[in-house]
Amino acid sequence: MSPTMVMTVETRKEDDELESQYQKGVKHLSDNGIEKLPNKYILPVSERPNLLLIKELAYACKHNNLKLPVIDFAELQGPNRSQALNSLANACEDYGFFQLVNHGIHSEVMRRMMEVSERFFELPFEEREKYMSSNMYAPVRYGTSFNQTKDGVFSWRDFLKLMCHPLSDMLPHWPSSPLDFRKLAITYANENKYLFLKLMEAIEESLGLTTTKTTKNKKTDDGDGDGNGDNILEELKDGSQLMVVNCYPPCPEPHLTLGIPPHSDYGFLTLLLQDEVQGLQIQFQQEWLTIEPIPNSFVVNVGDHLEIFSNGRYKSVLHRAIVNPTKSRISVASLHSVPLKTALRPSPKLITKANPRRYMDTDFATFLKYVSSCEPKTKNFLDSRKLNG
Ligand SMILES: O=C(O)CCC(=O)C(=O)O
Ligand SMILES: [Fe+2]
Repeated sequence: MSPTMVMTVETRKEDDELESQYQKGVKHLSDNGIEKLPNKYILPVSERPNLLLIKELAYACKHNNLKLPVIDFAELQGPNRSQALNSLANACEDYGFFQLVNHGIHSEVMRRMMEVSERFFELPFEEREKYMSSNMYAPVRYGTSFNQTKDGVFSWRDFLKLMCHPLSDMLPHWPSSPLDFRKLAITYANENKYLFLKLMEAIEESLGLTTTKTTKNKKTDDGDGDGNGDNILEELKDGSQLMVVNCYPPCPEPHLTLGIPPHSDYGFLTLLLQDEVQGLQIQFQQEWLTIEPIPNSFVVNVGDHLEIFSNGRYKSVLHRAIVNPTKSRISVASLHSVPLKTALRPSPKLITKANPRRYMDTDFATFLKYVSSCEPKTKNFLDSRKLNG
């Protein structure tokens, strides 16, 4: 063999070894004390977060933080409901995001979910690896980056995705370690679903699709006599629920990469639980703004399906996560929607002459086909559903 050929074979062997390390995820790299960001994670300059120096991270966080609208769930359930509904509508139209406080989920349920998630990622790699799968329909899926079979540049994130519906079918596949994982995650998932449904009642009302009779405090059809109220709440009760536990270990060069690239979420609403470490950024007026975590709150965002259902009135907004040189960060995103096979379309009541139908029908299978055929760096999927004119 000529010296160049030996070199090529050697280099290829090294490349393969490195690639297999990257497939194991960033927790694995971080646990092994990596000091320099491998090329695999370095984004082109135009896609990097604008944090040239680590010091600027602190500066950017301090000065660019966005105060998202805060929605008080207790207000939504009380005599000030109509005012709270207005704030909810404004938040979904202007930001596509809000922070939810006084939501009724006990702080212990949230704390335990975060804590058991941390313990899951502390397990030896061999234990976590058991749940690795590239099947998008798998009840449990452990992995790294955004789409690890497709991404050219990897993201600095590992994840555990848990399908939650129907729970009794999914549960036997969920991690059996840590021993209390299932118990804590079920409680959290059930309470999250209940809260989501309550929020969707409010969202429907804020869109003018239903009204509340304040005397009886009972939700009704909108009373226009057509008997054609949207049945979306019934669909959502039996709908899909995906819990994504994200782990962003400390990253040696956070200004060169991202924890999760810009994307929009596919469901109706995402309820995001996060620890006290900042990381989430949302796109607002062409800028990336960091969201300051409020203890015991949820960050809630409008997903693609709600944008479609509302015929474009509520916005599914691009967001991303930046990473940190010293702190590990955990977040748990709960994405809720209709059953996977159900087709989604704009609510007929929100299609008018002045605001004609803006999106074609879609379903989960179409979404999966789309994401597995491209690198979903932008909100292309939603754009692909838009009708012209
Ligand atoms: O970790 C975060 O703050 C964002 C997570 C997220 O956007 C997602 O899981 O879809
Ligand atoms: Fe997201």
